[in-house]
Amino acid sequence: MPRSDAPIALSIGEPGGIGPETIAKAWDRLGAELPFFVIGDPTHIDGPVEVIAHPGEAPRALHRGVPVLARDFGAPRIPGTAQPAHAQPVIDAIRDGVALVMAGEAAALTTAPIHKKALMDGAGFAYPGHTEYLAHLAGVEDVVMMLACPELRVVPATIHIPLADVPAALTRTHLTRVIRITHAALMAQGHANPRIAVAGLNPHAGEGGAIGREEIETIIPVLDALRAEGLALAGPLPADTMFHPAARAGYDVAICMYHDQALVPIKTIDFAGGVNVTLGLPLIRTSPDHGTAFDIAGTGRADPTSLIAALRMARDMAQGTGA
Ligand SMILES: NC(=O)C1=CN([C@@H]2O[C@H](COP(=O)(O)OP(=O)(O)OC[C@H]3O[C@@H](n4cnc5c(N)ncnc54)[C@H](O)[C@@H]3O)[C@@H](O)[C@H]2O)C=CC1
Ligand SMILES: NCC(=O)COP(=O)(O)O
Repeated sequence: MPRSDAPIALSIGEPGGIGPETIAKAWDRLGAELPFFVIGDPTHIDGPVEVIAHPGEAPRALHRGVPVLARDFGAPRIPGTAQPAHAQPVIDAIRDGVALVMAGEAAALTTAPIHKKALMDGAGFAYPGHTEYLAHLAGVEDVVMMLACPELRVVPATIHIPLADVPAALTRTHLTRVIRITHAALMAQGHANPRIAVAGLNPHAGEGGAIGREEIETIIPVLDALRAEGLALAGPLPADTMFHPAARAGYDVAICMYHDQALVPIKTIDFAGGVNVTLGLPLIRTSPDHGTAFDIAGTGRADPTSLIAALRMARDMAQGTGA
């Protein structure tokens, strides 16, 4: 990806959530450090706003307020509630962000959190999250979700599917693709031969087949094949003992078999500083690790640290200094 100093595009996400508050706080704390602009309804932002006509105006505009490429969302924001009228504009803001990055007018896309069910109910959103929608927009088949903080990187090999569907989704082909995309992304970020730890699916990584056979039938054959190509892979490891500090020192990224196996450790270690980054796209996309937090929207208690980390990571990746 070419180095870019263009501003970061930030899709507003769910207006009823904490996105608008964290955006205003991020603008306040970042100052001129990091040019970004929001795609959304300017009336939804919890702070001073500067409506801009073009992303190139963002660096100057941010001295006066949050630069916003204005969209009319058709209804006021009610903190703690999703408005059906907002569903399609929320989706369109993500689409427009991708288009601006692909056109070179923005360096990267950072996405504020969406409320997935509100988009499904309000606009028939056909995707379980940004990750899959971005893959669709970019025309790629396989993308990988990675969450990163200074202490840990994790990848859930399966993402937003019911737990009961995980074993069937964990095919050799799928797991191989996830590991390959992760390996390539870390190489591109400057890791000469990234050390990849792979979790088992079952307790004790299956206990030699006594507590489940997915390790023997799927995970071990995949690891053996990729090791033969030179990838530095450890596993399958018992997931319960691979996240303490000494274990984490032994790898650069942990591939986990399902959503919570990956996200529980990172959100426990660093909920405020975690960043969600999509690997395998032809554009850079980052996001805070948290969701819409309807329970605290409008209270002034939203912590912008994760959004700030996501914006910084997007900027660093765009400038080729990794993540
Ligand atoms: N990238 C995205 O678009 C994401 C969207 N979501 C969506 O968000 C919605 C709500 O998800 P939940 O599981 O409830 O997770 P959540 O992250 O919205 O909230 C979980 C708990 O953490 C607190 N919290 C979250 N972010 C915070 C912040 N910045 N400062 C202070 N406290 C914070 C909330 O108040 C709540 O008690 C769902 O629709 C989910 O799909 C969840 C994660 C990421
Ligand atoms: N649990 C992570 C999450 O929900 C983020 O998903 P996505 O919207 O980034 O695909």
